[in-house]
Amino acid sequence: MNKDADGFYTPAAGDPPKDEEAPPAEEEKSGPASDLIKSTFQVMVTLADQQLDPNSPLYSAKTFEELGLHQDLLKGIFDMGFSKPSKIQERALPLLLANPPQNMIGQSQSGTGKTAAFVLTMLSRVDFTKNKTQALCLAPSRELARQIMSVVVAMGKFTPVQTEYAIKDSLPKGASHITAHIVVGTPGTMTDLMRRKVIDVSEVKVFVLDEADNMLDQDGLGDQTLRVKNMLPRTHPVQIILFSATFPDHVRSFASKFAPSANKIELQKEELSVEGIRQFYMDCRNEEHKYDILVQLYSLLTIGQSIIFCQHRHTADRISARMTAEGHKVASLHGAKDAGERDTIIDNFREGKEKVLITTNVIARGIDILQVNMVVNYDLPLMNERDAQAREDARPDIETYIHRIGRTGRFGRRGISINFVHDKRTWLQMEQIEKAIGRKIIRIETNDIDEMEEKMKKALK
Ligand SMILES: Nc1ncnc2c1ncn2[C@@H]1O[C@H](COP(=O)(O)OP(=O)(O)OP(=O)(O)O)[C@@H](O)[C@H]1O
Repeated sequence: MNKDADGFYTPAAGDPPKDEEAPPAEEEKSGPASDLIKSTFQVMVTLADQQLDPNSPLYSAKTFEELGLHQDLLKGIFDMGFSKPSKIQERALPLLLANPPQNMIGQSQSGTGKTAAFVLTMLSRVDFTKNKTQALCLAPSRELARQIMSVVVAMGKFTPVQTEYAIKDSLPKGASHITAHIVVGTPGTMTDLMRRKVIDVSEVKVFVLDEADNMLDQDGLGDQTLRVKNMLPRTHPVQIILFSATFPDHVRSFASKFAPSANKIELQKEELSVEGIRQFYMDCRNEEHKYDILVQLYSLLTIGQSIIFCQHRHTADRISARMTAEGHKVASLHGAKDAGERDTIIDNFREGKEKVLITTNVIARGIDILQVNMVVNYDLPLMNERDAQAREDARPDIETYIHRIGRTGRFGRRGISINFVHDKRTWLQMEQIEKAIGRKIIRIETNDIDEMEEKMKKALK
């Protein structure tokens, strides 16, 4: 990219990677199943047993019926409105459900249906006649754990499944013993409950990590996740399932050790972000101008629903307080709020009672709210959050960027993401993001609201 005469940055010829340059991968392009299930991204399947052909129809399921699931589970799936498997489900489910169980490391773009794949696996492996915990699932945030649980409950609606949370403040005081078949939680609370023997893991058969790269990252939740794994029974094999939209190189080898001999489904690097998300940037003059622009965007933000990502909790609080004082209706959510408050805020947003949510990376991953059609990176995501902002050389956090914008454009829908840049440093960070993800980030004028509106409405059509 170059800076033009007006001081704005524009792509230089041949500079950023182009969508169409994505090299063909091993697998076929899938045909459209419906307007929404039109996934043209490609995945590469590697079977743990290398003598088998991953492209054999044996390892692909075009319908839920052919998976050999119990009728009660099929009823649950159809009751949720799913008529046929999405691409990742089509490839992952036959491998996940096969016997003897095999580990899985599965990657697929945001919003493509990974949750249903692992939830169905947990539900189909539970023996409902035993009142014992048989499947554990970990996620990086309470919001995501609650959402996963809602899928377990919906999909298991016609089964006798019993569930329990392992998230902060979720258990009744004094609860000493969990007998639920499936426990979903965050690693800290799960470790605590396992240590105190509130959860008896002796019959656990399936262990799922959603957002697995984040859960295994040593800079993140890696230690706690490992602790949970080390407490699992060694008397019988436990199927380990890792899913994420991203698996950066530095966690890939650890993931392979964590889930040994796993079948693998991988995305091409160039296809990490969903095509339906149109990515824009706005060149702001300074921090204060970012706020002004956000306020000017308000009417656009409320056409559907939007999520505004900030780097710090205090920024989220500050701009939400300021916007509220100026008469705009916004909510803010971050990890410093207490558990009950967090639940209310996300539930209100999910129900559409709030249209604009100002937040931090706490909900960058996994949250699935179909009405969200706009994501704003008020601050770009940076590596080593705490001290990065001050540093000139702070690197953008590509994975977090992919997850953040993936809160829109769910399951084939259209969405918009807008990055605010306000100086050379942030612009260079955005350029690095653009290069890494191989998709164009298009500039929108900050001084022409009409043009801005027109461009955005067009992108959503
Ligand atoms: N087979 C299907 N048919 C119809 N809708 C589906 C199907 N599978 C999943 N969905 C819907 O697609 C949406 C996205 O699914 P999900 O949240 O599992 O995505 P994900 O791949 O886990 O995304 P992320 O990487 O952001 O966590 C959900 O609303 C889900 O109900």
